[in-house]
Formats: sequence, structure tokens, C-alpha cells
Amino acid sequence: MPASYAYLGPEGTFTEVALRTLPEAATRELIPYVSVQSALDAVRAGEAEAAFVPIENSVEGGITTTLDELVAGAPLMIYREVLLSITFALLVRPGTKLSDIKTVTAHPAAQPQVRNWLKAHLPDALWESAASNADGARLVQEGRYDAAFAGEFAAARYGLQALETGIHDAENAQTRFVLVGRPARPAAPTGADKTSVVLWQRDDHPGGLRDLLGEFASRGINLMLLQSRPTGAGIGNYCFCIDAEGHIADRRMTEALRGLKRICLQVRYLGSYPRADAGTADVRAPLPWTSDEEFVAAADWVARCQDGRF
Ligand SMILES: O=C(O)C(=O)Cc1ccccc1
Repeated sequence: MPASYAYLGPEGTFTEVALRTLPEAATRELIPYVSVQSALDAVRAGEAEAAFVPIENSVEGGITTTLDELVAGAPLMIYREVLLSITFALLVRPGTKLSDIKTVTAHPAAQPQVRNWLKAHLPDALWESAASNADGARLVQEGRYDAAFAGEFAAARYGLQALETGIHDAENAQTRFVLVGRPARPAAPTGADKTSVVLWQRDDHPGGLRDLLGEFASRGINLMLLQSRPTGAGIGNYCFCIDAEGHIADRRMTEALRGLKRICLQVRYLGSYPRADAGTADVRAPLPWTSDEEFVAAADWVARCQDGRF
């Protein structure tokens, strides 16, 4: 297997910075791709061992290109996640003044994070989307746009200067990135894990979504992401991307997934992997009645009842 990770490039993306925080990245060749799709396709084609892509940010929610690839593309699995705090710099060619800026660019997910700043400082600037924030910087270097919102670290790479730094409409804006590979056995539980799945309902009925969520709730499983995505089958047809606290090897999660498999039309398992915020106050202990021991004891009791040995 090639010891390389594909990532959303070009060089100088936030994605690259987040990827380099993973210890395993130090022993891999890191190869930039022009889009999330092409990075994931490199994995599907066996050209790369895994791909590292943005999946969610705390301002706007899911990065839909990534979610849609994981929902509908050839199956892939998430093995790692990274959280990165994001602030933007306004990068320009040397000598450009704020009053010279008529066009700005960045990745579409950057826009909700800088919208207020733009309104206050460059209300008449025309926004056009770039394939990534670093690609926006590259396009400014080529003279295609006057300014790009990107990481300050991208300035040197593209011969630009930061006219403004620390731009962020929302305090503590974070982006979540995932390392995605071909399906294989998930890593062993760490005690602070997350499981991602996509659920398709069997039919449309009152309380349908509540039924799906009930499989988690009744087993004391907390949810960390719920994002609906259109199935493409017409207005009102959605599937649900869910991140839940816990590992597929935890009995409560095993039981919840069994329940979901019974009641859903389709369930796509996207992996169980260590939480990026493991070790922080946000990671709560499971409810006492949801431990593996409690599930084993309850199953034993039912077996004894069936045997008349209670
Ligand atoms: O990694 C990048 O630079 C991207 O273009 C994706 C992105 C977009 C917005 C915030 C963080 C990452």
C-alpha cells in the first residue's frame, strides 16, 4: 500500500496544517489534490492510503461536498479526526491597499466565517469561490483576484502579504477534519471515541426521525452531529448523517446499530475513531446503566428467564 496521504491542497491550506498535527503524517508522503472529491477518489483508486479533508465547521455546519462523498460515493471509512481553530488573514499582492480591492476569493466554507468583516470593510467587493483557501491565495498571486481569505501561513508560499490578520466573525471558530481510508477493521476503542453513520428511513411517517434517534437515546448515547442531506429522490427525501459518542465495540453502540439496521432502509457505517477532544472537560463519562457490564448482565438475566432459572 502506498505510504501517502492525499489532502485538500494546494500547499498552504488549513487542511494541510491540521494534517501535520497527526503523528502518523510525519511518516507519510503528503500529496495535495485540487478538490475533496479528487483526494477521496485517490484513496478509492488505491493511489493513496488515506485522504485528509474538512468535514464540518462550528459556524456553518457540515462541509457538504465531503458529507455527500461519504454518503453516496463508493464506501470509505473515517479513522481519525482533528479540530483546528481558524482565523483568516486577508492576503494581497505586495503594495495592494484595502481601497484597491474589488474582488475577493476563498473556499465557500470560509464565507460565513468572514461575512461580517467583509460587510464592514469591503462592502462592495465581489466574492468568488475558490477550490480551497490556498487555491484562492494562488489565484491572487496569478492576478485573477485582488485578495484571498486564507491562513496567514499561506502568504509566504504564494508571495503575498497579509493586509489584515485574525479575521473571524465568530469567536472560537473551529473546523473539523477527518482522515478517510478504505473500509477495514476500526481501531480498538480508546474510551473517548466517536461513531459516524448515515441512515436512510424505510418510509415517511410521523415520528420517523424520532424512531431513529430513539435507538441512541434509549441506550444513553449522546449525539454530536445530525445533518440531513438530500437523497436526490425529490423534495422531502433526506438521509441523516450522525456522529454519536462511543465506539462500535461498546455494547450500547452495538445494540443501537443493531436496532437501526432493523428499522432503517439502509445504514452506512462510517467508522469509530478517537475523539479529537479526548481528555477535555467536554468528554463525559457514559451513564452508569449503559456500561458493557450492564448490557451483559441484562442479556444474562433474559437468558436465565428463558431457561426458567431467574
Ligand atoms: O483547508 C482549507 O484551507 C480549505 O479550503 C478548507 C477550509 C475552509 C474553511 C475553513 C477551514 C478549512
